[in-house]
Amino acid sequence: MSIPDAVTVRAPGKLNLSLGVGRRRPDGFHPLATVFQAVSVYEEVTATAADAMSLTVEGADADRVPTDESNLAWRAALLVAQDVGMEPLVRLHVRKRVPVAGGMAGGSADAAAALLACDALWGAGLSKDRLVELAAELGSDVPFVLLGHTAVGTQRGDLLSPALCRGRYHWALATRRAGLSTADVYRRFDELVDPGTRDPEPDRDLLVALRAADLAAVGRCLGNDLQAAALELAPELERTLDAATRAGALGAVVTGSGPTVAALGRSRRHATELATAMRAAGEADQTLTVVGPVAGARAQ
Ligand SMILES: C[C@@](CO)(OP(=O)(O)O)[C@H](O)COP(=O)(O)OP(=O)(O)OC[C@H]1O[C@@H](n2ccc(N)nc2=O)[C@H](O)[C@@H]1O
Ligand SMILES: Nc1ncnc2c1ncn2[C@@H]1O[C@H](COP(=O)(O)OP(=O)(O)O)[C@@H](O)[C@H]1O
Repeated sequence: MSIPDAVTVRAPGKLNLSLGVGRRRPDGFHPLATVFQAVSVYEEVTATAADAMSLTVEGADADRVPTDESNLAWRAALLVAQDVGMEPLVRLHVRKRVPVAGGMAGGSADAAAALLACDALWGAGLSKDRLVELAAELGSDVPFVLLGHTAVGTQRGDLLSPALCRGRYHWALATRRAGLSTADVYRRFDELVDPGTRDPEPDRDLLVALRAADLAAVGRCLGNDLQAAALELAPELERTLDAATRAGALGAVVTGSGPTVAALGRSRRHATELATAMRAAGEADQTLTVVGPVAGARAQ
């Protein structure tokens, strides 16, 4: 099999349709029960054979993304190189479309894409299971963006089981340029909420609604235990959520640690109307419409 000079991999952003959060563990992480859905806004990473390691970033928010070894894509390349005993001789180029620090796992998507791209570039042939293990080392959300579609995440969010999901879900997203730090939102959650000692459980009603393609029930089940903390840190998000509700959204929720707000439409057209209504509320820097579920990280 010939080894390519360059490989491009695309990986999707995600929404948390429900996010149950338990009490902080001694290792600093929180036990989760979340339903993830991958949606049609993508990061793209190109890995090219080179004499040394380097990374460039392109896109509207590129200035807010590190280009050194703290970049998750860079860390992913190092991890693959270490795993297969090679020098990390690769030039990475990241095309960003997912909002930075938006609760949509853009950095995780870059990591997942870089894992696959370097594996292919170096002809490493890592197994799917090994790639998932490396993904979990890079971050809690990375295994999901590798897998894509709709899935239940437990433990740190990294233990996944695919969820049966019928139907297409049209979402309007309202994004804010000023992101929220995931660690800050979890910290605020600890101060605000006493989740009790039992680990959270996946929302069964939501899983039934997804199986039945019951859009209205899915909308009613949207929820996020981090939302109160995110709203404390960014109170203006309430106006975006209200605007979506007034415009007839089947449901509206802050995704992950925010600040992106996701509103579920009855149709593609309705999602476009929801986006317009959320933009008119004046707090969002950008709105877009996406569809889910979509596949996980894939070579182009
Ligand atoms: C909140 C969620 C929901 O899907 O998504 P985002 O808003 O980041 O997209 C995730 O739990 C974020 O996952 P991810 O962004 O990969 O987090 P990591 O890099 O693993 O961890 C960053 C920090 O988040 C906190 N963290 C993360 C996961 C978890 N189960 N409990 C935590 O407390 C920890 O403070 C950790 O130091
Ligand atoms: N490849 C990357 N893309 C985006 N952010 C990155 C990347 N690598 C590291 N980061 C850092 O991670 C932080 C949050 O990442 P991101 O995945 O965009 O958001 P979220 O965790 O809210 O889903 C950013 O503020 C950035 O400093």
